[in-house]
Amino acid sequence: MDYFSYQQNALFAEDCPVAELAKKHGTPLYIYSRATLERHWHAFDSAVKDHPHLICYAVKANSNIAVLNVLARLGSGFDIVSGGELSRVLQAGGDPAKVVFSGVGKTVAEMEQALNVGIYCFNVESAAELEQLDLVAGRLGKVAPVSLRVNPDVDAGTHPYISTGLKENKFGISMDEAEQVFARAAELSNLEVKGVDCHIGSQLTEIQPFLDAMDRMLALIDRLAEQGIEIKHFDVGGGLGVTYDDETPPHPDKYAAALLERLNGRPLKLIFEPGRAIAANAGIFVTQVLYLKENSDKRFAIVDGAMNDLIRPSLYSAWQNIIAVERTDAPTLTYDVVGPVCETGDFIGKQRELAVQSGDYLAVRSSGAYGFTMASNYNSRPRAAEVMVDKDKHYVIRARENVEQLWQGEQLLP
Ligand SMILES: Cc1ncc(COP(=O)(O)O)c(C=O)c1O
Ligand SMILES: N[C@@H](CCCC[NH3+])C(=O)O
Repeated sequence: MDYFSYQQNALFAEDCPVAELAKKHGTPLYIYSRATLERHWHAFDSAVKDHPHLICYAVKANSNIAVLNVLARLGSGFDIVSGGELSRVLQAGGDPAKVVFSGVGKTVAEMEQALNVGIYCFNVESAAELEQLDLVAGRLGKVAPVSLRVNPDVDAGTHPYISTGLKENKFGISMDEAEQVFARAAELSNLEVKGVDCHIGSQLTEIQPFLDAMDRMLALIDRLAEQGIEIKHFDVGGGLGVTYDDETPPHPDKYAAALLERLNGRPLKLIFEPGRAIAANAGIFVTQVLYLKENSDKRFAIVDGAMNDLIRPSLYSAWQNIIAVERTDAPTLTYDVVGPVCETGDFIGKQRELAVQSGDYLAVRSSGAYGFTMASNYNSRPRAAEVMVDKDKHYVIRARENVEQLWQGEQLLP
């Protein structure tokens, strides 16, 4: 399978009537492709071949219940970071026995919730969390399955805000401390040590940092074995990048083959936590041009979608391709594509060549991951609707918020 047939959004390959959907459901609008989500999930699952493994889709990338349900029906596991995400997985029909729970700040209530439904494993991120989990499990009369997230101190070569595996990052337990914390975990009676976990960052476009991290983790696993601590699984985290512009991240086949080669026949079960690689290029964000304007020598296309709907450009200066949905006779000019929010940082793209006029629809590609899940109601803007295309049908999987929903739960003083 070549890279592009793997990461190409079926919405374009299958002639999805984007303008028609935008007219019908209004904009801004998220549109996802079921076929693409499934293809990406299978790309990971089949890449690992018959080596024991579990694909735990990272729910934070796109947590719509319908998206989770499509993956649950394939037999996917899930990587969660909150009780809210766990509830979504269960609501979507996901199997709790295939859930791994990551995150540096799990609360007691979240630990209880996860223990009560019987998740596969807690990815514990500190010695303090380990002690807390042991207490909570003991109180419930349960044994908590744990893996320790170890921070391998490797440079993932990605944006500093989405790099997680350097020793100055807040994530995981440092290499120096790891053996000691594992020894403590083995000693605590309400915990069962299952695995080693590491996640070094997101949008990685090279395999080498994954291999560097894996080498360190395998060496740690060998040292633990000498101490009589048997590790059953290795969770490699997520982080495989996608093509937004001209990046050429490896296909999951290549990535998995490199990891399996490094594993060198060890019978360790592998857990993968891909989020972006499954969801990003399975979705687009559609917005309508409201006005065109010029300020001194700059041209702006003011659109009805904004940073509250899609924050990646504002937050990380992320580049996502913006294309006109329909061809027009308008001249091709260079625009900053900006939203209505009162922030200078509210832009979706800068210096884009577009042939557009007021009323035209623009599609922002690669928006299926970290799009809707990072949306907010800033400037009291209702969140966009989400639609899923399934062959020649489409379904509204989340209705646009209405304004009354914006103040739900708020109260006037007596
Ligand atoms: C622990 C963990 N697992 C998985 C992911 C998913 O990452 P990605 O979407 O880059 O695959 C993240 C986010 O970076 C994460 O923090
Ligand atoms: N939200 C980030 C990725 C963060 C990954 C979460 N650990 C992005 O849009 O690129």
